[in-house]
Amino acid sequence: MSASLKGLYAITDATLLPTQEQLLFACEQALLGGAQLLQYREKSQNKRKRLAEGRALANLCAAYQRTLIINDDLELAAELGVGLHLGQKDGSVEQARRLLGDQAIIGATCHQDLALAKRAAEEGASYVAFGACFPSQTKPLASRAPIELFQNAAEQIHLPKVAIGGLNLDNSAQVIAAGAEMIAVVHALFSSTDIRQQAQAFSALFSNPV
Ligand SMILES: Cc1ncc(COP(=O)(O)OP(=O)(O)O)c(N)n1
Ligand SMILES: Cc1nc(C(=O)O)sc1CCOP(=O)(O)O
Repeated sequence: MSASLKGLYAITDATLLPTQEQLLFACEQALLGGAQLLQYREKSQNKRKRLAEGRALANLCAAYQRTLIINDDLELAAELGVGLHLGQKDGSVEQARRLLGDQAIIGATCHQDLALAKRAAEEGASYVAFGACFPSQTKPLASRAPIELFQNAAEQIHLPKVAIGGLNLDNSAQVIAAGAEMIAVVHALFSSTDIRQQAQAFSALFSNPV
């Protein structure tokens, strides 16, 4: 299934979505609202939980013809036949590409470093992620990336650029205008009382640039 690497990228959070029922409901709302990619980000070491939730989300994404991305865990991504996001300490993009194959969506955290992004591109990444663009409630200690980075990256990195960290409906438009093809969001999406409507509002930023 070919994925659109432009638009809203929804990322789950176990604090906001503690049960599988809440996780599935919230993610379906995000997909109905137009999220193009869905990342399962579950930091617990509970393998059984991760497999069960990952499988349920993979089925959900398949039903909506969207792509699931697993954070950090190559083994789980391979088992489910879905995409993968790797941080700088989570293993190499090259190895993941070899295991997951040509068609898999593989993303890489590049913080605020264009050299990391160039390397990820050479190793076969599908997208590069820069952040944190703004202070993040989900990851308060994340290092910050300046918005101008997206302008500089456009000339040098020929892959979709994902912006992450503290993004909300008030600050995302400027990051999109600077060149980010995707906006990755946890808190401003999954803490909403109407996730579907919130996802629609984020998605609309891509069709109605301000
Ligand atoms: C789209 C996207 N960008 C960056 C990250 C952060 O990944 P990582 O550096 O592996 O940190 P943790 O998510 O593991 O805390 C991401 N998950 N997704
Ligand atoms: C998982 C993650 N990685 C980041 C980075 O900068 O690499 S910021 C972040 C958290 C994003 O959540 P929120 O939308 O709630 O700020």
